[in-house]
Amino acid sequence: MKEIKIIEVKSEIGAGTRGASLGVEAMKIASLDLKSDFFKQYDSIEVENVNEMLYDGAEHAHAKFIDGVMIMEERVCLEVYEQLFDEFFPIIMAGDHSTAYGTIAGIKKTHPKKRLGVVWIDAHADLHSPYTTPSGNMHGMPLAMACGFDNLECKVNDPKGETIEYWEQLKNVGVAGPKIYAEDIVFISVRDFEKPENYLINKHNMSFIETEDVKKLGPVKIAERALQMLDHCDYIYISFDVDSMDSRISTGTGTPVPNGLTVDEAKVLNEELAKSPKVCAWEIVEVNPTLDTENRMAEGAFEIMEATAKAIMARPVMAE
Ligand SMILES: NC(=[NH2+])NCCC[C@H](N)C(=O)O
Ligand SMILES: [Mn+2]
Repeated sequence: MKEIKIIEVKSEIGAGTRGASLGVEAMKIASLDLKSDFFKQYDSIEVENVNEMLYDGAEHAHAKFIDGVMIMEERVCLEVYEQLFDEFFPIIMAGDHSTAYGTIAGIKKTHPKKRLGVVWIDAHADLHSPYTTPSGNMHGMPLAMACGFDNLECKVNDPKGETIEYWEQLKNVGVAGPKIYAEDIVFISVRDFEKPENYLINKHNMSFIETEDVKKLGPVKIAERALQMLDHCDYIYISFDVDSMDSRISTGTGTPVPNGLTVDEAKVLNEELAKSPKVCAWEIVEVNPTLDTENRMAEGAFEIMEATAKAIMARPVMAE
């Protein structure tokens, strides 16, 4: 059994809508309302954020607050690295999804020679670069950073030199160059992407599991299938964006999309995935209580996190 360490990352500069930095606290309130001792059970540590940059307005049109995102990726990378080094299992509670790249970089820094697989449970593919982003929001870019994709073939923007300098630096956080292969990503419930992302998905023949498949086969079978797809990987990271859940449920998130998972499907899916001893870190992102009613999103998210943590604690230790 490995001890869990909670890493709190209350950063929201990568999102276009304000409020995702409050998601962590909203989930703590949910734990109290649901009478859980989760936050007493596990220690947590907070990564300092740079949200005050928001007061200055965005300078980089095609990569908003990329200078701040750079700082956050470095910080998250180091914290994840340290916790893994100390043999903890990190559960990362983050704000916007951009910092998931810091987590990936931290895992890669810990195991530079190992092959890292990613299960990306999300409504979005988050594969944009400053050259292709429709919004300039950096929470749409973490997987492009991790794969080292510029996607110039689909270039629609002309980012300025300083933006490109930061983008180049970003790709080298933790260890130099790409952290993962596109073929080592399994997308689950991704259903809202732009053309440039589609291009990459087809070019690299990336793995997809649709919401419909989850409903048809059930989350247990789907988890099994996803793990099988990553059988050749040494470690697996799970990134759970709450907008993977249906927009009727995910009322408290910045970019809701219809045709998503239910809380129950997401819960069982994450639990089953987390049972694999290869899974070395789990992350939950994009809870935004300012958009919500009666903290429903955070309550659903908390339930999923608690069930996943239980599954992690119950599993046998992986032989190194
Ligand atoms: N992690 C997220 N919620 N990402 C949403 C990204 C939405 C859109 N593809 C964009 O780049 O602006
Ligand atoms: Mn996302």
